[in-house]
Amino acid sequence: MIADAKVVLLGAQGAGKTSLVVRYVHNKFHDNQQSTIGASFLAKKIVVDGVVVRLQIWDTAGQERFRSMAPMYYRSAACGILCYDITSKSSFNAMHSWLQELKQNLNSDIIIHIVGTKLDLVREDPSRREVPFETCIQYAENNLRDIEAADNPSWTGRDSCHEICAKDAEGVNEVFESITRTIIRRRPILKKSRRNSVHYESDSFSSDEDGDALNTGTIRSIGTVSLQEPASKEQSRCC
Ligand SMILES: Nc1nc2c(ncn2[C@@H]2O[C@H](COP(=O)(O)OP(=O)(O)OP(=O)(O)O)[C@@H](O)[C@H]2O)c(=O)[nH]1
Repeated sequence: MIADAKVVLLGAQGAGKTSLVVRYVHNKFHDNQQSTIGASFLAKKIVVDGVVVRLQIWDTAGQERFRSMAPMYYRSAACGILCYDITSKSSFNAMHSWLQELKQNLNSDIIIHIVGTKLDLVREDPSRREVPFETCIQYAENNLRDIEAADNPSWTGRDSCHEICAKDAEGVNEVFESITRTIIRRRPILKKSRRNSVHYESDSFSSDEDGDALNTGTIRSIGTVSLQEPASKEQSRCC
């Protein structure tokens, strides 16, 4: 049995959501990643502790004009990934309204992780950092404890915070591995489908070596998702 779990990425325009997902699913990075229109959908199978989970990853647009569409994408999500750019305090501040919205509209068992992006920029020039990691952890302590510690008393804010670099892939797999572990912990039935062999991660089922998406969803109109082969090798996008 393969369990499906819906994961949605939310955050300010340019925070690095698409780059994170494209690095994870296709193992690629684009210096001039185009801004997402509406949302895009990618999927990837992951095996954690012998349990197979197919992550259905919804990458939403950060542009304000698409904000009203967001509920369509986060509905029934098992996990929300809130992204901010560690060189942009405003992108960190922008996360709060997304968090409030998720808490108001989704079940209390929603898993929320916070991902600071573009670690390479700070490595090159530490003065560019506008959000200390400790600030993120404190934010998580203050705002996620109610949902994250409910079934895990040893939870600390650090457990839900990540800093990554999509450009060189640092920390990217760990984000999805960590999320999947929590999904499995919260859905004990998944453990019954445990495989004998243990893999860190399976191959993507949505992409082959050349990045040709096989099971990548393209939203052709609002509310309609089709599983189809896209025309180009680029990531499918909403239109
Ligand atoms: N140096 C560096 N640039 C990055 C990194 N991640 C993303 N970027 C760049 O930041 C810009 C925005 O990245 P996107 O992934 O499109 O951001 P987004 O949050 O999906 O943006 P919207 O689709 O507009 O919401 C692009 O030019 C990326 O190349 C990173 O790890 N390092």
